[in-house]
Amino acid sequence: AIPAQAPAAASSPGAAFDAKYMELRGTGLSTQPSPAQVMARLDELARLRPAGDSVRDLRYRAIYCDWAFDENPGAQLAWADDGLARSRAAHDGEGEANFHYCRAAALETTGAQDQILPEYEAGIAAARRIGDDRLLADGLSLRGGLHSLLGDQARAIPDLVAAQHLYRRGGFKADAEALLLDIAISYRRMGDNAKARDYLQQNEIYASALGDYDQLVANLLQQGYLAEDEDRIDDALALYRRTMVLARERGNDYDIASVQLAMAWPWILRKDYARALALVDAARAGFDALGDRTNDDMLALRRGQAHAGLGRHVLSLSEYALAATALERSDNRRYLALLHRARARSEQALGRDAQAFADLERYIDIRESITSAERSQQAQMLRYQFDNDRELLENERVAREQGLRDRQLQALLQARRWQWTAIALACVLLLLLGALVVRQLVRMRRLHEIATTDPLTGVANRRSIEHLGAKAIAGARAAGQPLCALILDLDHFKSVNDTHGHPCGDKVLARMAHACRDALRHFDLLGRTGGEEFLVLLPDTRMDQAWPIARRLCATVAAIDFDDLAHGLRITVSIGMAELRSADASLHDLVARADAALYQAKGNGRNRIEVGDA
Ligand SMILES: Nc1nc2c(ncn2[C@@H]2O[C@H](COP(=O)(O)OP(=O)(O)OP(=O)(O)O)[C@@H](O)[C@H]2O)c(=O)[nH]1
Repeated sequence: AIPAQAPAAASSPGAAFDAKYMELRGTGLSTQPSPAQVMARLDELARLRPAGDSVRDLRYRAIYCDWAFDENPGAQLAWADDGLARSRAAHDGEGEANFHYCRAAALETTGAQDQILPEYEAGIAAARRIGDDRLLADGLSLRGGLHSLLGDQARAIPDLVAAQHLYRRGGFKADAEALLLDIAISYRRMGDNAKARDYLQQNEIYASALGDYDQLVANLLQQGYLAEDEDRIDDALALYRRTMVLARERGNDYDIASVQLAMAWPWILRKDYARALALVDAARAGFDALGDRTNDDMLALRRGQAHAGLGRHVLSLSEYALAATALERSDNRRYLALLHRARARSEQALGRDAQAFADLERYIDIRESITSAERSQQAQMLRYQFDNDRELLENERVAREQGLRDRQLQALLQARRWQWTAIALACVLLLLLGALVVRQLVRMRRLHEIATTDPLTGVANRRSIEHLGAKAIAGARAAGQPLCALILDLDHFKSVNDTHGHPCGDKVLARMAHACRDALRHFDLLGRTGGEEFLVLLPDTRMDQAWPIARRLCATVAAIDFDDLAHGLRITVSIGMAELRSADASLHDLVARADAALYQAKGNGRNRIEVGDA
């Protein structure tokens, strides 16, 4: 199907057609100055049809149906029937609606009034079926126009207003604005002059801005009729003069004749009957030249009124007789009423009182029926407006409530977003804090390790082993358990340094400390107390139990392989042992005895164990 709006770029083969179609459906044809130019635009559209595109062909055929058969309703009807059959075969609702509307236009020209409404109804139904607002608006505006013409303004105005609303909503400004004129005419026909004036003024602004000649001429004539209805004779004349200038500029003979005819009435009201008669005669000549008979009734009525003004009542009556036949046929009751009143005056002037009386009676009857029809239509309209206003109020209320709900929801969502942001920030903060705490703990542990560990060997340093030793002694005392202390000292370590270098000595120390730690039990304590001197504390251990441990340590050290550092390098240790005594005041006393034993071991030849008992 054709998109509602013309595509921006002519990207697909149909895009150029669509753009042109939308243009012509808008004001593209109504603003063409001549039928030949209308046909030229239609030819352009025909050339843009993509080959084999049956839907776009139907669009072209529909617009052609509306515009190409000005003088030939028979051919138009046949064309519309053909289009309708094609649309049905293609299940194309848009085509169906279009061709129903076109059929109605043809029937209007042939004067088959009673068949028009069903065509509009069928078109409207098709448009509703496919949910096409613009087509629906087309149908409603056409049906509204017909109701208006038939005098049923209470039906006409809701249709026209609904159509205008749909056009506006769909962005079809030209169609919406053009409807202002139809709505104004409906209000004028219903006798609501204030509304009619309002709509006419709005439409005049639009039609002048657009330079839509037909619309502007129709508008100015309507404003003139309205001024007459309201006895604003000067205004009416001024409006007709403006219209005449436009019609002369355009060279539109039909419009010139129409304005001449319109101008006759204000001059009759001003009692310038000769001028009025001259205008009517000029108008009649104009219509005659065009072969137009549709204005014969009004021409005769105005001629009759002008003659009456000039005192030529017999002539008047013969004109009135002509007018009466035409007006009865067209059932134009407003003018029929005027005719009876005017005729009554001429008959009275000629002394035919009975006929004058009959005409006056008829005048009063028609006026009354017009007034009561206007009143009932206005009442219906008020009802319609009431319903409409109520619906509008209801819609506004719903929209307001919806707006409030939307705003509340937005606020809630915003609050949620803030909540989540706050939670996320708190999490980040907690994570940062956690990381800081962990870093601090690690740092503290490292500092503690640095403070308590000998960096070269990885075992407890002097300060730490002394602290642990004091605690172990306190523990042993509290539990009544034994405890032994061992002092290990590497033999001839100076010569290792001297022979293999200080770095080699460092490695020997480290390897030896590791080996000793591995040889001890998990609750034994080991620390480096000096250069090549280590202190071992054996909790819950008697001297007889300490012996095998000391021997194991000696053996372990002696068994360490240092070949990778220096070929054939072997190390031995001397150990001094002591057991805790109740008389020991502190670790110092215990260590002093072990130290003395070590001294003994060194003195006794090294690589041996001695027990301190002094
Ligand atoms: N490589 C290294 N050598 C150290 C370290 N601390 C002390 N020493 C050395 O250890 C040696 C100790 O020598 P001495 O006290 O004479 O004792 P020794 O040579 O082991 O002889 P005895 O203990 O009598 O068997 C000295 O040469 C110190 O320089 C250390 O951390 N690394």
